[in-house]
Amino acid sequence: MSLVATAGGDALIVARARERATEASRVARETSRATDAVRVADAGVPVLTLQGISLSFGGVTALDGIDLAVAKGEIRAIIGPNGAGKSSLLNVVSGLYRPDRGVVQLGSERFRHVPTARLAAVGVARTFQNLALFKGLPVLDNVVMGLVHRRRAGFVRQILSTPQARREEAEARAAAEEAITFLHLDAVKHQLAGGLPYGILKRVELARALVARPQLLLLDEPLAGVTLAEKRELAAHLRNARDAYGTTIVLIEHDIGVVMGLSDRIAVLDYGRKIADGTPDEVRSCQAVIDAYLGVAHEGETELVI
Ligand SMILES: Nc1ncnc2c1ncn2[C@@H]1O[C@H](COP(=O)(O)OP(=O)(O)OP(=O)(O)O)[C@@H](O)[C@H]1O
Repeated sequence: MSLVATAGGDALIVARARERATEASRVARETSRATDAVRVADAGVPVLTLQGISLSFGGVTALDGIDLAVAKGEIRAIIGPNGAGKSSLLNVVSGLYRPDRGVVQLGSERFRHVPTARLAAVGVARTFQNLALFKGLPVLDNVVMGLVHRRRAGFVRQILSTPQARREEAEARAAAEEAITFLHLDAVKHQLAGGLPYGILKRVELARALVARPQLLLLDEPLAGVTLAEKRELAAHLRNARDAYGTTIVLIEHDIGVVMGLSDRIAVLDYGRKIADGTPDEVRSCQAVIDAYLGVAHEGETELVI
């Protein structure tokens, strides 16, 4: 069976997503005061659509005609051997790279080049492979940083502490506290990020990405460098975020064992092309995927027999 995405396949994704979107919307409505931040997308429109995305660096083809449709509330992993194009794809979606060809559609907005400055405004948050936290700031302040783009009171008003600035500050702190509690970080919220173990920092980064309740969360190796127990814990937090807030998640991950358990669907890249796109079971038994991974499996992933 070919797992390469087809129009019919994408229709199936959307149909499944409709059910999930309805459920996610219901949960989101009941879940929190921040419900207003959960944008209930038109269930018929995927949260993210890529059409014919191609990107080259000199003579190297990083991405070659990638199509992808990610439905609301879906957890979609992007996997593939080293150099397959995973980070390039995430960088195109978040606007760090401009594709040579193709269109990125976020909700109903179509872009040739996603404007990074408007990323938060179009409901997208992302994390990076290497933590991008302020080590000299407490956890709470780091999480508040995830809402910087929302602040309307300018620098001067913040310095003068006008009523608007104070109100925004209080709202940001309340939202950050909520994200911190959601990710079980209350015990460390006043500690400096610099002194905390890596596994906890991964959770802090996730809290900062989630605090604005993005519609689409892009995660670059969210489980890398942590213990197996922490991976399971982080994976559970990701699932909870999806269930509670209806957040759609696209993640790059090398640990295929965790990916298989966490993702609704998995897209597989190899040499810049999408060679498979299906459920974990479909991908696991796809010959093209097995071939792509043969001989290039990452160390420590021996349990991940595809
Ligand atoms: N900024 C860049 N300049 C030049 N070449 C690049 C750049 N970014 C990516 N590439 C090349 O594009 C190809 C895809 O790289 P990319 O980092 O997207 O793959 P990847 O699947 O994320 O790999 P890894 O799993 O090792 O992180 C590689 O051949 C890489 O060398």
